[in-house]
Amino acid sequence: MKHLIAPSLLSADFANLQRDIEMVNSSEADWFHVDVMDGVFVPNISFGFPVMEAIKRYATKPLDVHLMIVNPDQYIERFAAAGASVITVHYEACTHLHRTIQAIHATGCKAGVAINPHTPVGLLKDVLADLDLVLVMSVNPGFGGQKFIPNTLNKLRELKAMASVVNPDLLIEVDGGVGIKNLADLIQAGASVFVAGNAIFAAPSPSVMISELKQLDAQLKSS
Ligand SMILES: O=C(CO)[C@H](O)[C@H](O)COP(=O)(O)O
Repeated sequence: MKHLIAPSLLSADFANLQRDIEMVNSSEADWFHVDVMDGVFVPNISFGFPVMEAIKRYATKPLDVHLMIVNPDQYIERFAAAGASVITVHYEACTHLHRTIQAIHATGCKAGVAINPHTPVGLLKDVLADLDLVLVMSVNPGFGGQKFIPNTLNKLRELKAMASVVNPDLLIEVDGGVGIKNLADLIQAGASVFVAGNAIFAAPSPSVMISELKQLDAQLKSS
């Protein structure tokens, strides 16, 4: 399966957002990761539709939109219209998760479900076949620059085993404290989409860091 690098714009310089988007456009990254936070589901507020539309004006790669919001059903069509390619909602924020997944697919977007560090992977069993992506949070959502939670590796292994039976093409995304030091472990545990914020945007050269992540991935695949 192809592995994807998704720089998280949460760690970009918002005063130079166009510059950072163009850096990602011309880098080896695969997707833009776009974190939407409402100050209710998570204790932080990031940005909403106007910023998302501005990102879409310049981005030449797919927008992977992670909704850290309550009542995501209310906004799915608007995020799709604003340019999302992947829409991921939180398991913990959805009362009728199967209906939400159908609503995302009805917009033509790929459908993802994210789980917080305390949420067992097994709770996704009955929707796994319907999903394009599962996002395993490796920090408590809300902020960039946090420390990776090691138990995430067990969760990734368990999810990979479950998916291999019912949905072998499932994209397994990991987000939080991801970087060059744990990439090999994450690949071995079964992850295929790697979200990185600080590891990329706080690096001396973000585009070089993206290349290093891609090169390490290629080396591990061929070894
Ligand atoms: O979803 C997020 C926070 O809720 C971010 O995408 C994530 O934390 C990335 O930041 P970093 O790589 O710096 O940990």
